[in-house]
Amino acid sequence: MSLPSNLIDFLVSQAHGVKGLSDLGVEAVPDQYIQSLEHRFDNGKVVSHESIPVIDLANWEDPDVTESIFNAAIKWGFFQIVNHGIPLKVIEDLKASVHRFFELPADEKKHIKENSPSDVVRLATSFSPHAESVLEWKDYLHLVYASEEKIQAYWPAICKEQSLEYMKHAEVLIRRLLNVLLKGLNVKEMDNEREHALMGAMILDFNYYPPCPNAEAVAGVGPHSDISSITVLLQDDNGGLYVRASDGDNWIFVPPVDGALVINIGDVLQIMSNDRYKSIEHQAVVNRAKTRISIPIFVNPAPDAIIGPLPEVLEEGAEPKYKQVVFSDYFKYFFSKPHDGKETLEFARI
Ligand SMILES: O=C(O)CCC(=O)C(=O)O
Ligand SMILES: [Fe+2]
Repeated sequence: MSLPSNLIDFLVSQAHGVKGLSDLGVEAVPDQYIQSLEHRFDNGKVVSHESIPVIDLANWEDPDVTESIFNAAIKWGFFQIVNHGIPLKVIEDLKASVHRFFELPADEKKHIKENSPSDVVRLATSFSPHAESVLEWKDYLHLVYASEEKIQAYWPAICKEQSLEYMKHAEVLIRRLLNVLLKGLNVKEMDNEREHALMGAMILDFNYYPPCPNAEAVAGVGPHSDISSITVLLQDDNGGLYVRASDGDNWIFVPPVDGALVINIGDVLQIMSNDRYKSIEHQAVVNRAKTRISIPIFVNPAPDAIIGPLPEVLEEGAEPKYKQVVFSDYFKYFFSKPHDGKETLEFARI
């Protein structure tokens, strides 16, 4: 099998994505995917003496549970949760629908791509292909948790019901988690304004990483921090997610735990907490043999929300480390450049 002569046309216009490339069964991927040696993931940098905590949420009200969440947000910026209240069947149905979606013939995906308003549904490949010099080995579907009317009109039928069911459960969990995290910042409760700034917009992403013949030389998702307030990530049992270790140099593997969700603090909550909570760098690697999927919910501020350190965290006389920024400006900045570690935060730093 040979590679398509016009790669971007094949990937984007014809909506084959990397799934289409992978299906060609080529022995080597196009050069555009090959990372320079210094940017490649180095297995020698994976440490096993650290791991992110797994927190059991069966007893939400238990002060020990709350304490573990605060500590995880401060120390790790990442934790897994079990007994989170989302039924296993809802999770399994969602994962199956992600596979079904990407297994649709390219012309059906093309039809969806061309007939969906981009503020509701966006099918894409890599991260920001126009801004990247090296492409990422990933296709994704971006589903905005918009009004019921828009969801009904535009979310693809093949995954609509499963996605909506998952989001309805996840929304309850997200509100609870944010309320706990706010308590750790001396905020009594999430009023309407805070809700607008923390969870005013939510996006459900389906990440699809097909098998890659050059798995060691490509990136699934390069090192980055999320710009969300928090991200709720469901990963399958293949594994591929690595989080920056506390030494700032090595990486920690996030092992798939059956039925668990991975929670991470995003830039918005690092900014609002004036660096008390950490938005930690992470990346996803791909593998040779299997398709891996992951399903993040990016819990974002509403586009017009103004983000800055909360008055409650500055009460004790702390100097603000960030200025006030409009979230839509931050969002645009993030997508205007390739994945680049934690550099995005600099946009808001004083
Ligand atoms: O695939 C993963 O495990 C992580 C994906 C991720 O970090 C992202 O989509 O922001
Ligand atoms: Fe991420």
